[in-house]
Amino acid sequence: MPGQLVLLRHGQSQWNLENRFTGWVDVDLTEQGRAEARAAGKLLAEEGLQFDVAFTSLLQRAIKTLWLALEELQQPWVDVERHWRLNERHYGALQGLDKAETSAKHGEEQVHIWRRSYDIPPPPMADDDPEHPRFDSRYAKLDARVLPATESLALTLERVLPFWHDAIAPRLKAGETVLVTAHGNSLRALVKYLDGIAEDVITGVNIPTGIPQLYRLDDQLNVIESRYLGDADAAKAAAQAVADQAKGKA
Ligand SMILES: O=C(O)[C@@H](CO)OP(=O)(O)O
Repeated sequence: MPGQLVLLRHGQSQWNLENRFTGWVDVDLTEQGRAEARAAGKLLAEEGLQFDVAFTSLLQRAIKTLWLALEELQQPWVDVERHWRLNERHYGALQGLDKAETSAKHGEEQVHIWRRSYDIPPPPMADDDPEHPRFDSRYAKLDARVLPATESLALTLERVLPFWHDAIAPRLKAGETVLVTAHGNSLRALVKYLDGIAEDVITGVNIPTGIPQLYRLDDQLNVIESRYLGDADAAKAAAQAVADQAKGKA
């Protein structure tokens, strides 16, 4: 029998709080984000989940969310693998900008295209921008050609999928219980793939911070069912709040 999969977006980050496009910028969790991570751990404990392995990105908001959830679960010894392929979608030249101000400047429709269209990436970051990932030592061992200067959701899925197939799927097929702690858009990419969501429907999907989503899968890793743990209405409201982040300032 295949194992169970939990997807968990990190808790509120400093730039979630400030409503800024984040992408690959390595901002920390806020105090509320840490509380969300602990609350996620509590929900996982209530569900009686015992994890065999956990995967996360190379960004501290996801790594620390995982630590706090595992601590709350009293499973701090679980094997953890960090990988750049689970990083957030690279937001190109938008990284650091205020979402509502960007909507006021470019229009909500354009910002919705940048945030949620399937295959239109935001404008790229300049190659010589000091924030470009090729200047970041954590990616130094990678071929610089794989490092993005911007990404659409389609490009994000393209780089998440090899890690899914090589690292995550085999563990699930072996019957293990797997926790993936990552980001709003790297998880949207994975959810699109797992749930077979159409390109024009994924634009309406938003993932709330710090609420675990539990998947039951069959032998071929087809989804039997998935649900957010805890209060379903709260998860819905939190997803809507994410959708509304780029509403222009009145
Ligand atoms: O800023 C980002 O990197 C993401 C996730 O926080 O934002 P959005 O929901 O606008 O895609």
